[in-house]
Amino acid sequence: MDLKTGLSSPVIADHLPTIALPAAVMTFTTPTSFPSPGLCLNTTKKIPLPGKIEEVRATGWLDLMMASSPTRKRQVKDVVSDTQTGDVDLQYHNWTVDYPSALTSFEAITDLAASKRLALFLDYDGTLSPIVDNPANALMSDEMRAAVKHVASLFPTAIISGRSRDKVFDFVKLNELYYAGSHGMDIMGPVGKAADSNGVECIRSTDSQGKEVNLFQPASEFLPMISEVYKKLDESVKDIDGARMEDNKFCVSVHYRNVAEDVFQRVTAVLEDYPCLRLTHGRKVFEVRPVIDWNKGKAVEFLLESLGLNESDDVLPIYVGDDRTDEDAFKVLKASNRGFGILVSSIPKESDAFYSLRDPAEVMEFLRKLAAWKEQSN
Ligand SMILES: O=P(O)(O)OC[C@H]1O[C@H](O[C@H]2O[C@H](CO)[C@@H](O)[C@H](O)[C@H]2O)[C@H](O)[C@@H](O)[C@@H]1O
Repeated sequence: MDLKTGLSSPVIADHLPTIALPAAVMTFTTPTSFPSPGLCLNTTKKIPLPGKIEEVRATGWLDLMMASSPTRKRQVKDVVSDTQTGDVDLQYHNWTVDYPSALTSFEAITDLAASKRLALFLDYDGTLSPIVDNPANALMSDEMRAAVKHVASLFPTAIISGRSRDKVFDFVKLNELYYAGSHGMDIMGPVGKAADSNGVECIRSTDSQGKEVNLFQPASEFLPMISEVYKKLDESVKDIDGARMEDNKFCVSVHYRNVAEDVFQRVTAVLEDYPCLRLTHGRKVFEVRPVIDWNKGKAVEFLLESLGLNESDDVLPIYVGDDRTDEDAFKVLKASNRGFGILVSSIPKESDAFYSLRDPAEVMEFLRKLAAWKEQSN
């Protein structure tokens, strides 16, 4: 199947039921209006770095062409011919022609990063912790924590998650990072240039260490509505065996990973009364959130600006994520031609990311390599 053309959705996500959404809920696709006055960030678009990204793509392809040389191809064919596992591996291998592994292309990445200031953005679930049945058990390993801590001591690093900011901090437990929870709708960032964004002011606060920080919460006026809808959704799905609700502060997750029944219809029925809320779909999860023009991509721009990294051409932002919502961040980096996304996936998926990594174990390896490279080049 031609992955580039065979899909209407930008990413193959877990199966979404084909029931039509109520008109009110359908507003989620491209939100353009919302209750607060204008929330679109005024970011200065960067002049594309001529050819740089394409050079990396070319180098990535070169790596793969070498890996697919006749000898290598024969080996791959011999091994996979009779097994289904082999077919899956081959499909994955072919997919990495378009989305080269950030590990095999590591040299190309560091060649590009050598003259730049790198900024790292990391998703949490499925990126730093493996996907598990119970969201409460999505713990990060100590090894991963050490790897994240190490890179964060060398590059500005932020975690941007769909979880609430407090919850993701409880998992990660590192003070060296910046955190954006609720898909970027709750950012605790440095006291920097982004004191406000299109009419929404940052709140000056202090973190658990007593350090001054800026709190940016563009959906704060939706809090009462979100807690109301949480209660209604909870009530609505409570009899469904295995359905789980999660309060992510500015959004609500309805998990159906362990469910046989139709959770989707229950959720959309509740949302009919809430035209200011939209529904998105992640990995076996429906996410309910405010219809505001804000997402993980906007959060990346906001953090870059707060860090004073938005104005210079010598910054290389890298975003690592596994889910649909991470595509917004991949798109922002792709459109500005400044940095790139790395999609974490063990199956072929269409994406706006540039590179790929198979799973959180490969993410950890990549972070370790990045830290080792930086220390060696200092
Ligand atoms: O942006 P993220 O950090 O990736 O958060 C997105 C959602 O992640 C979590 O759900 C996913 O991971 C769970 C634990 O592995 C898994 O059980 C679930 O099926 C996945 O969808 C989190 O629980 C959600 O609230 C986030 O919205």
